[in-house]
Amino acid sequence: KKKLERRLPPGPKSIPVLGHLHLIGKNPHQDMQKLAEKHGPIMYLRFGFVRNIIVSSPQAAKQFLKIHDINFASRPPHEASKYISYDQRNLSFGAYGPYSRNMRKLCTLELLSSVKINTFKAMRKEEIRLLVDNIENAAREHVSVDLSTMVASMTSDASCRMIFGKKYEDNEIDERGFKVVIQEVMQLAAIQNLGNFFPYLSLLDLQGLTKRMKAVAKVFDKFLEKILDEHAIPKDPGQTKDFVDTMLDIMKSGGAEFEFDRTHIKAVLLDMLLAAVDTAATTVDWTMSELLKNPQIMKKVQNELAEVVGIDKMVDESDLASLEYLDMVTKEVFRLHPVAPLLLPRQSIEDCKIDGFFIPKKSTVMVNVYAICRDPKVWTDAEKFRPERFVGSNIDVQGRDFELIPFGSGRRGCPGMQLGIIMVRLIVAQLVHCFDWTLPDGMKPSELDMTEEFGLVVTRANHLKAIPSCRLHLN
Ligand code: HEM
Repeated sequence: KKKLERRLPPGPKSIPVLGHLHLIGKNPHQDMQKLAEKHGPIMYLRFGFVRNIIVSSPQAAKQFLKIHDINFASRPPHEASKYISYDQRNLSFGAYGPYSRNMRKLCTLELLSSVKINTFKAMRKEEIRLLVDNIENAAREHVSVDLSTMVASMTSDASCRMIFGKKYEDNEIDERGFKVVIQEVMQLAAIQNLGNFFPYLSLLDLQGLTKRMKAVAKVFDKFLEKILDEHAIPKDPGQTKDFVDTMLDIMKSGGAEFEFDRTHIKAVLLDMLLAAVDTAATTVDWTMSELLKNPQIMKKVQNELAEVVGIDKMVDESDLASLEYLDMVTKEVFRLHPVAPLLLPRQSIEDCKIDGFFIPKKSTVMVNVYAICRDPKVWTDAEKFRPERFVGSNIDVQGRDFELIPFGSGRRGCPGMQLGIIMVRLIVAQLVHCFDWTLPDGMKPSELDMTEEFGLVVTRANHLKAIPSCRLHLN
């Protein structure tokens, strides 16, 4: 009877030591999707010493993220966050407790609220204008542009201005350059680090990752200290306060009601930067890829823009609310290309029972959003890009409809969702309204490669290149 009560969810046969690690390759979300088709929506996989529960249906996701939300509100230990994010003092990998609760409340209210996001409206407009100007130059010369790089550069500049108050030139962090160092952090955070599965191995550093993490942590700490020092001089009352100003104000006022010093500020700043830079850019990249692959849908978006905005001016952020078809296109991209296909891992706080299965305390829970969003039992023509499926549907990405949760849900759902959605919709609207797009070298839409590369976010394996031509009749 006791054995039955402690019945783990089903899973494939494991091997000694590794458990199921050998079954997971370069694209874990796709490997887990295939395994779940065989073993069910609540599946057990062991990676070294770590017990993992893989969740692959909307009903099961609701159990973990809503009904038993508080028990799965923690995050597992994470080597990269330990070294780079000040012993997991960051928000995204912080264990659940008074610190993470308070820090999240502070970030939601002070940094990511609608009011705060609105204060950066003019800045977003400027940065998008620069992007459009650069593309216009290429359009005049009829040459192709590397859209992946250009959009990533724009979102990185906009994020830096919002968080730190200014853009950083490539040589300002160290000789490798700002973007290369950020990519190094993203890579270190995503790599299959054996130390995460065999804690004693982290001391031996067989993969050489600890050495790299310590080195990059040092570079970032120096950079963040410099930024905090630069913000020591108070701003004029009329000037927009960036995230650093806001956090320093809270630290100085002592109004945080929890331990909040320079280290906590640095951990959260780094978190915001990593969370903001690649997520929106990658979603824009996938949207433009799908639109280039489906020219009739691109045309429909352009027609809506011409009608709502007019062909004689650029899109304004206030137009977004009236762009219904664009909204459906964005939802469809979030469905087929969730940038965090396994969300961020959760950890169970106590032993628990779900659907008759025993979920032990300290299990890592991964919700396979990718599998849910491509499940033919949940979506008709699941693999097809068809924004029209949302006509007359109430399904949204806010975290209430468990068949579509690209931002997660519940206590640890994404607090930057509103900002992320604005950025994605605004950039796509502007790119599609200002330009017509064709693929280079006579490539047919059906030939566009859509291979994914797994990392902290799932990007295109190859950069997206396309030829712009100007569309607008600006006065
Ligand atoms: C298209 C844009 C974005 C997508 C798709 C996205 C997606 C996600 C996902 C899937 C999670 C994990 C949720 C979970 O475990 O349930 C997350 C967490 C998080 N996101 Fe985002 N995100 C985006 C933009 C942003 C932006 C712009 C910011 C802030 C500037 C941000 C800040 C965060 C933070 C701080 C967390 C950790 C929350 C916690 O652990 O409590 N995200 N995001």
